[in-house]
Amino acid sequence: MNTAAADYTLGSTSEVGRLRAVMLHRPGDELRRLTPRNNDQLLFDGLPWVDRAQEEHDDFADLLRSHGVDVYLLGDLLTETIAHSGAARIQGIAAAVSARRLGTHLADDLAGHLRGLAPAELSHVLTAGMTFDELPVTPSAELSSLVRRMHHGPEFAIDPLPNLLFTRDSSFWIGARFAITSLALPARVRETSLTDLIYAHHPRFTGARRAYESQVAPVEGGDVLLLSHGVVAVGVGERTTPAGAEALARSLFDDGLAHTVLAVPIEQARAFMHLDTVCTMVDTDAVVMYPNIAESMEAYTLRNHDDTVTVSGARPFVEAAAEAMGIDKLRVIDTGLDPITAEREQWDDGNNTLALAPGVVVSYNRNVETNRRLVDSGIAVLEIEGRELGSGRGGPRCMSCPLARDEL
Ligand SMILES: NC(=[NH2+])NCCC[C@H](N)C(=O)O
Repeated sequence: MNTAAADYTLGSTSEVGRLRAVMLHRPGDELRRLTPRNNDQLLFDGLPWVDRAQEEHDDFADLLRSHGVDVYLLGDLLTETIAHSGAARIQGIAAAVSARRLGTHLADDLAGHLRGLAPAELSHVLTAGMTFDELPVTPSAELSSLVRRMHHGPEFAIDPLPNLLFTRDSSFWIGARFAITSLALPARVRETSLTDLIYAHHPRFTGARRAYESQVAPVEGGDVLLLSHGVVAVGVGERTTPAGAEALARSLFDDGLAHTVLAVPIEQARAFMHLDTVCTMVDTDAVVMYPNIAESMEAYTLRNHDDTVTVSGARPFVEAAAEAMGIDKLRVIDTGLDPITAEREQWDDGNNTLALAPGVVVSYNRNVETNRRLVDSGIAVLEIEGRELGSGRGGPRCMSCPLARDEL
């Protein structure tokens, strides 16, 4: 845990203000659960070499630290939260142990066992999951649980959460508040039970208030871009639904956290699962965008006037964004790539940059062409290795949840 008193306050009003604190998740044993039989369902396109992924992630974290960013690791926060709060322990267990899967008999047994674990052990189970083989050996349960008898040993009694790595999606900050999202796909739904615990019970977040409390419909953080003070873009596609975008917009309006929300339709396809896979901000007035869609990207504009919400029809995203942000033009860094190179680099998260400050971004080094064009446009690019990290389809932005950025 970072113990020194921080000289910044939690919260964020932009994508590019100087980054002061971030939450990452160092990938752990949950990645070792991936097999060729479950990787599709668990939203990985291959099986990462876990030790290497951890090294790459450590380098990412070190790069951020070397730029003055406080790095909080989700696994540590979770362990500290469980150590600190009995209620957190109970809540985390309740979200992980499913009577629907295990039956009440085995579920009660398992919950009882988990209540007795040390904080780090419980944190491990909540992230890496548990197989039937790993269930505690109690002779009575062996004899009396049909569920136990009929399940195969390597099946999951508690599912692992390999996509915790992508901390962007399970929570985000807007203004001085945090929002727990509502993840769309079964493989990720339980992630928010962990971010919820951390923000509710970890002493670092005491007093922090929530945004989007209702969580009525799917909204994922990778779809949410803080374009400028009061202006938010929300991708609508495979993950965030129209209902999610509207619910989020109305809630941000009610809380005075935004005055304009741009709902941006994106293709419902694996390669474009979030808005930040095709577009991220690299400067106060500039984005890097997947060139194959730059022309066609549109937005519906939701505005709040005196507590009345209006929705206006789709128009080019770049125009709608500039108008809402009150600038002449939103610069789209022209990567000028041919469609095939552009498609390859989009797949490898070339457009998924994390800004450390206006004009300074972190990017995967494999996106040679996109990075070169960014540099040519005056953007400083700090490169990291993502050979193994990238197999889950997420780049530096996906793998980070900014907890604090300086105001612009
Ligand atoms: N913000 C993002 N683009 N996150 C990437 C998430 C990747 C993850 N495997 C998923 O499919 O959900």
